[in-house]
Amino acid sequence: MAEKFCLSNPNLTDEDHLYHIALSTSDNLPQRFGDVKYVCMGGKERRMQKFAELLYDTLGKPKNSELTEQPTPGHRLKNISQSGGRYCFYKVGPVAIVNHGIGNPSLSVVLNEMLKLIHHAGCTDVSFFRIGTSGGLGMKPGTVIITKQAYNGLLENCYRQVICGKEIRYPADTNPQLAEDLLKCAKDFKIEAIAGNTMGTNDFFEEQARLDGAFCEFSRQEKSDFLKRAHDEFGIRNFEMESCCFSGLCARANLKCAIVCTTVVNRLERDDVTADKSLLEEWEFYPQQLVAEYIKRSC
Ligand SMILES: O=P(O)(O)O[C@@H]1C[C@H](O)[C@@H](CO)O1
Ligand SMILES: O=c1cc[nH]c(=O)[nH]1
Repeated sequence: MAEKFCLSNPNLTDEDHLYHIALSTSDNLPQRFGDVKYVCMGGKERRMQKFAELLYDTLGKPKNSELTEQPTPGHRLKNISQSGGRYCFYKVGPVAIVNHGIGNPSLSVVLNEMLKLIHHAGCTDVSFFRIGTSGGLGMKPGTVIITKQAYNGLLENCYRQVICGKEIRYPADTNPQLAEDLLKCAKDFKIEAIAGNTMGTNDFFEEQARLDGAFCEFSRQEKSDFLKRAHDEFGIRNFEMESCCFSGLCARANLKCAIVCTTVVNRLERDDVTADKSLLEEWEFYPQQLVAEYIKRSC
């Protein structure tokens, strides 16, 4: 029998309040979530709601889903964490779908609570996926990057966390087999995708070498030197703001993870994101299609 996922924190007890996702250990977690095998996360609430609805159809309306009492077209699923007012959370068959907001701190809070949820629910064989957007480095916009290694803004392949005033570094790598399987789905779907390294920063503007933020005290030359170095020496193919925390905490919990991000701009050409809404929606849909297909094939 597969081993139940177990966090190693000795302070965890049978009574726990997952404050930001509005659940606690008195909410029948093993019955409601014990079958979860995939946790899918992404920044925007709307994206994750749409992804949950896509999965509901892709997986043939699985019975073990949580449905809303008053369905409307495109809104059949219940937002389990609505009363928390911070994150959305849907359950479709063996999949938990959650948004994480912008950046490592927002992600870290909900990721901690999702890890505790699968621990209390006694889940087995769980994989984590992040489906997001990113700024491409030398990539045609709309290309999907499947992250191999995550690098922080200092070009270090790690997640840095400050704990009790001390800095700790955790490795920030994803699972190679998941990445390979997702690339295969992309090939079958004729979606342009590559495996590459990702820089996950703590800022959208200056830390990603954008000249067009509210502030900028570096030159165009410094910007292009940094982008060239990231691309040529470190194999960075896209920028986003969560990959280090996501891969770092998943690895720390001994869980497999994948990061699948579409690109919405080529940062070697420009800083601002100018594509129109329908194109952005189309590009944003690619990671959803890939992960939905992967889940369908493997469950
Ligand atoms: O998953 P999303 O599209 O929310 O992630 C990227 C990284 C930042 O959170 C955000 C910046 O626009 O987009
Ligand atoms: O350039 C981009 C686009 C999306 N998200 C980022 O963090 N950077």
